[in-house]
Amino acid sequence: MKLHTLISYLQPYKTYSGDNPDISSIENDSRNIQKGSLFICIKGYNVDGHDYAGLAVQNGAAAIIAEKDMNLTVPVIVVPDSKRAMAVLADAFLGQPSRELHLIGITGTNGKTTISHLIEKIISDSGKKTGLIGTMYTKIDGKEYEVKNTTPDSLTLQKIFKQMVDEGVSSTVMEVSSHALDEGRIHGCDFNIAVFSNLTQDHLDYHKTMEAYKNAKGLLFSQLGSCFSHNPPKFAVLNNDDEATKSYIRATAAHILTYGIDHKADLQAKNIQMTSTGTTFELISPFGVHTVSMQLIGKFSVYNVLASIGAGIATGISIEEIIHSIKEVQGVSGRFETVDAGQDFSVIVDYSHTPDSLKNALSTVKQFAKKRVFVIVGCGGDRDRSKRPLMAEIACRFSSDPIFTSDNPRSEDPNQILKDMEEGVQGHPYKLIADRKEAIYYAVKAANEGDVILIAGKGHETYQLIGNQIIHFDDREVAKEAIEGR
Ligand SMILES: CC(=O)N[C@H]1[C@@H](OP(=O)(O)OP(=O)(O)OC[C@H]2O[C@@H](n3ccc(=O)[nH]c3=O)[C@H](O)[C@@H]2O)O[C@H](CO)[C@@H](O)[C@@H]1O[C@H](C)C(=O)N[C@@H](C)C(=O)N[C@H](CCC(=O)O)C(=O)O
Ligand SMILES: Nc1ncnc2c1ncn2[C@@H]1O[C@H](COP(=O)(O)OP(=O)(O)OP(=O)(O)O)[C@@H](O)[C@H]1O
Ligand SMILES: N[C@H](CCC[C@H](N)C(=O)O)C(=O)O
Ligand SMILES: [Mg+2]
Repeated sequence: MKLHTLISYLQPYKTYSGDNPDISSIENDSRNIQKGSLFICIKGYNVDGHDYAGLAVQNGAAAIIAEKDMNLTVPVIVVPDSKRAMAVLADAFLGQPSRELHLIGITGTNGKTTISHLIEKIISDSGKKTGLIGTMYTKIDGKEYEVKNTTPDSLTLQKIFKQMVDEGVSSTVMEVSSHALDEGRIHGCDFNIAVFSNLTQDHLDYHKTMEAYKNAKGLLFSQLGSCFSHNPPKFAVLNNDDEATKSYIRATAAHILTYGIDHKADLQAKNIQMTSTGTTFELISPFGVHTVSMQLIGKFSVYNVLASIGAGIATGISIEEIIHSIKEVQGVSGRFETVDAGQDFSVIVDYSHTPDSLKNALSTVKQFAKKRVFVIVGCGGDRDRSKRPLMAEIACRFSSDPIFTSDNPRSEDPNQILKDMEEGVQGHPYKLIADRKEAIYYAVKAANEGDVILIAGKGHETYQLIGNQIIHFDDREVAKEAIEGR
């Protein structure tokens, strides 16, 4: 595509008299430049992409998009916001690939990864080739690719969509983080369905207030369509038991499908029966009353299943097919995953790293624990500090044996993170073991028949981030070794 054609998507009212080179690719990293690339300078949290513009030209860039003018040998197009320009240009350059996909976005504090996997299963069982974008990986027709973010930057995202389209994917399910919404990473995504799980405290380091956090998530619903679209229909699938839903209903012009347990909703779960291996409930919906059986446990899992049933219905899949798919789901890696090495106590690895998810996970464990409940929990460094005392308090309130340890300390001092956690504890005994491996070994040694150990916070993660180092660490592996060495 010619430069002038490409930038006409940004500023259609302007004409350009300068050079008009052929653009071979769009890049925001000087290290990925090929001959003829358009380099977009992004001001990052660590470095400023504008400082790499000269290098990008040396490497073959044919033009530059920047927030300030620079004296370079190739055309420099100045824009007010280069992140926004990147979203517009990536979408245009790659032929608006998200329009070729049936695109479902999921936002909310907890449950996005789980719900996206449930929806992917429902859609792929209906015979479609699927794609998935989220915290654990990008998956294209079953093949997994490594990721850095839950929701990638707009350029990476559009490239993934293009690859999906090229490989014959027709339906894509993606997690949409509040950071992504706030930064405009999803500008240019043509969503068909937007799903909301819940809103509880997290990421206040970034959003500062719960109101700002709620509004960031609301962008997914306001961007879903400002005109009523019936063909194809656009749907907002919303949790009626969460207060924030009221404002998302006001924000969207899409069709609304609500779900809930405690409040009346289009899809409501009643008579929830739980055992330690599964859950059954009655689903009341416009299609009648159906029994839903699943291998997942916890009230929060019922919400996740209801959200995915909503997305399935909005996609046009029959309720019977959806219920059949749900029954087969065995769970998502690192979410309430049991570690079984023949021991006579239970070990569960879970990704609960927010106050609400920790409370949910521990209340679920308590329902089935016959004796003591150990919880091994830490809090991530360079993340919301105000959740630390809250998580510690919840660990003490909902377990008999809380053990505070390190999660991913990142650039912070692990002992300071533990001190922040301790602020939340009043009178309840707890143990401090900063080394995560030691903490797991301690609990495994102390546990007796019928006890439960919940290892919270890192779920599927196979690393620990300490300072600048990435160390291999997998809670499931460590727990297994500890049990085998007992
Ligand atoms: C704080 C944050 O959001 N950082 C994101 C950001 O990185 P950054 O700002 O540090 O980038 P940078 O290193 O300063 O580089 C700036 C620019 O210079 C360019 N550059 C850099 C070096 C060079 O040699 N040449 C060059 O051109 C870079 O390509 C970039 O365009 O841009 C990167 C590329 O898009 C992201 O991967 C990265 O996410 C990091 C990994 C991160 O941890 N983000 C978290 C806060 C986040 O976004 N989380 C959410 C929510 C998670 C959830 O709750 O599920 C998410 O969606 O992941
Ligand atoms: N609907 C829910 N409500 C509350 N807690 C939940 C819910 N679903 C899952 N959880 C808890 O939250 C943890 C994380 O779940 P999941 O990975 O699905 O969420 P996520 O929103 O993708 O998280 P992240 O923002 O880190 O990507 C789970 O391990 C579980 O403890
Ligand atoms: N997506 C979340 C994951 C947190 C996982 C937890 N293990 C931590 O490192 O805090 C984040 O980046 O805030
Ligand atoms: Mg996730």
